[in-house]
This record gives sequence, structure tokens and C-alpha cells, in this order.
Amino acid sequence: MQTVVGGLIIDQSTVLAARRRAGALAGLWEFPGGKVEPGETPEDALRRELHEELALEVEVGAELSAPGGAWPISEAYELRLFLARIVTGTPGPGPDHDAVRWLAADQLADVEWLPSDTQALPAVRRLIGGPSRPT
Ligand SMILES: Nc1nc2c([nH]c(=O)n2[C@H]2C[C@H](O)[C@@H](COP(=O)(O)OP(=O)(O)OP(=O)(O)O)O2)c(=O)[nH]1
Repeated sequence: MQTVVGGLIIDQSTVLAARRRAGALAGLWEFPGGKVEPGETPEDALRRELHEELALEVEVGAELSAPGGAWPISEAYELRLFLARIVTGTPGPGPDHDAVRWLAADQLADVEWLPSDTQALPAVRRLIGGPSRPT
């Protein structure tokens, strides 16, 4: 099973989504990242991918785990999502993405996500929407 890692980059209760520029999945939205290469930790891979794709320097934080550990993509791939805090850079279109958007909890359904990512959206919504508190 190969791991794909995606970054949850959160700013003011919004999360960054990026639209794939090319290939079979062009036009669909994802959490930017990519495949973990041999010898890398998922955290290493996420730092590398976010630098290559979005020219960001990030600090990788906690994982948003799926109920079974990782979010399934296919028989060969699984998705792991980690919080990432921008240290340097401003996300924008780049080699792999033709658009980026900051989405609030109630805007997550406004874009068409990669199928695997839709499984994670309720957890992401809870993360950025915050817990409901008694007033
Ligand atoms: N980056 C990313 N890929 C995802 C997500 N959800 C999801 O199903 N995938 C799939 C799409 C691709 O089939 C695979 C990751 O491929 P990729 O093209 O981003 O990986 P990469 O940057 O390492 O690309 P490459 O060098 O293999 O071309 O995982 C997601 O949220 N982010």
C-alpha cells in the first residue's frame, strides 16, 4: 500500500483546497500533497510536496486520522492528512494546481473534491468549524 499525504493548511477557520491542473483528475479539488517516496516519513513528504507545488515552507503538525487509520483511495493507495502551518510563502496556482481556495466549514461542499477526500470532509468540517459550545 502506498501512502499519499495531504496537507490541512488552516487559516482563520478556513482550509486550503487546490484544483488539479492536469491529468485524469484535472479540475477536481484536493488537499495539496503527493506520494510518500521510499525513505521519507509522511511528514518529510508533505514538506517536500508543499515546497515543490506551492513554494511553501511549512511545519507539519498532528494527523487527522481516519476511523481505520488512513482514508482509502484505491487498492494501491491510501490518504493520510496532516495539519500544516505556513512558515513562509503564500499559496497560489503553480505547476500542479490551476486554482486554490480558502474554504470555510460551510463552503467545503462548494467544490468538487477527489472522491477519497469527500470521506474526510466531515472530520475537516469539525476541525475548522470548531466544537459547538454552549453560550
Ligand atoms: N495530493 C493529493 N492526492 C490525492 C488526494 N486525494 C486523493 O485521492 N489523491 C490521489 C490523487 C493521485 O492519484 C494520488 C496522488 O498523486 P499526486 O499526483 O498528487 O502525487 P505526486 O505529486 O507524488 O505525483 P507523481 O510524482 O506521482 O506524478 O493520490 C489529496 O487530497 N491530495
